[in-house]
Amino acid sequence: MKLLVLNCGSSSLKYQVFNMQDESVLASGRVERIGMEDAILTHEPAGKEKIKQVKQILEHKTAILEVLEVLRSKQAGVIQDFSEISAVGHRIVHGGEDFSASVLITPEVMNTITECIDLAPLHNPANILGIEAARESMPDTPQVAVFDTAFHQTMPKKAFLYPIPMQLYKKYKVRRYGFHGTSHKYVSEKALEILNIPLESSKIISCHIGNGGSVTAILDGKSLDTSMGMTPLEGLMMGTRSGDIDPAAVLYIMNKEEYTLQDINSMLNKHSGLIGISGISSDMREIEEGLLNGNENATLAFDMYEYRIRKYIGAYAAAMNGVDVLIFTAGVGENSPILRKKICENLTYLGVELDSQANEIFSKSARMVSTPNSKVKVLVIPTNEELVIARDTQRIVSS
Ligand SMILES: Nc1ncnc2c1ncn2[C@@H]1O[C@H](COP(=O)(O)OP(=O)(O)O)[C@@H](O)[C@H]1O
Ligand SMILES: CC(=O)OP(=O)(O)O
Ligand SMILES: [Mg+2]
Repeated sequence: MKLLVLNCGSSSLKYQVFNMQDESVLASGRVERIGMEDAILTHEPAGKEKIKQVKQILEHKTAILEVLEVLRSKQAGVIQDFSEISAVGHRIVHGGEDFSASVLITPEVMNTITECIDLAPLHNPANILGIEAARESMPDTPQVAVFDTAFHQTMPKKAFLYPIPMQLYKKYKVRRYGFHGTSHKYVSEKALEILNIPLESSKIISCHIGNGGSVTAILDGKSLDTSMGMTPLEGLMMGTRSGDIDPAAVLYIMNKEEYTLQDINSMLNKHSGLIGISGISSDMREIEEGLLNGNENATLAFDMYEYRIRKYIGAYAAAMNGVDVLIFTAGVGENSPILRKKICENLTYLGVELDSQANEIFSKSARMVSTPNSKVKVLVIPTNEELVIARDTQRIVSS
């Protein structure tokens, strides 16, 4: 069975084609920097040469069409016809309170995903475009939705409710949902496997740091708390998102600048975070370059970004009365030794001891970056949201 998985992130589209007989990857790739003049499409077909194209890709729809094209292309394609694809698995960022597991996409499921657009304005529209594009090219192929929010449905009320009048939760489901669940689940299970720790007695803090970022406290294998909230805006400072901010500051700014709801939404989601503070870029690679060159704004952006991650780690150690395992994953978490170093050197009070040499090694494999004596084991685990999505998709279409 060949499966196509589409993972539309806020700034990227990742995809993989799997042969589920042995879970081998026939092709994988990504379109990065969607929305910029110099977006990058990287396509890696198994046994063929890797392709890299830099071109203007302003929206997710264009990105998806480019991917569907390259999958069937002469030199780099891995299928001749879409009929070879048995099912398509989609990452869906917001599923509200309705989904604690993956589902086959039906018109009702589409309605719920559409209703959740307000709650994930950078993501659900891209996810819907992915479903529509796949449906246009493969009208008879089953499609499955795998939700970022599902893993966090185990959060207790004390973690998922906001301290506002209760009727707002009852009336509108205003609550914290959490995101990147597929990734937090995958890397936490992988960590337990590597360390040979039983699921039932483990305290893990998982840091998914990509363009969007979230930290999750995982107690005995279940999400206890996570930094993102009702929308993927709460929590950490991100590439373009503010993360935590006093709600009164938002009201104040709206009043002073005469902002509409759309203006303020756009300001907080698209023009804040690394780009808002540095004025340089939302891409951590460019922030790090600025940091190394002594650029003041880039240095400030980096320091704030790191500090806010570290504060969440401290909070979640408190929430679980300790931590055994600290995981770094996603674009920045996997590829930024300097960020991991800055975070870990201020966590010695918890018993974190980073192995500075191991930390500098770049690798696509999961690895330990703490010293043998470190009380808290620190791991870098490349996430694989696509594999989790493929497994769920296979399970659902086979049943
Ligand atoms: N070598 C690297 N060093 C530092 N940051 C990197 C590196 N490679 C990628 N990144 C960061 O990873 C981010 C993308 O992470 P990713 O998890 O793919 O994001 P998303 O899924 O939210 O689009 C980029 O914005 C970039 O800042
Ligand atoms: C939920 C979210 O922020 O996703 P991403 O990191 O892929 O943008
Ligand atoms: Mg992502």
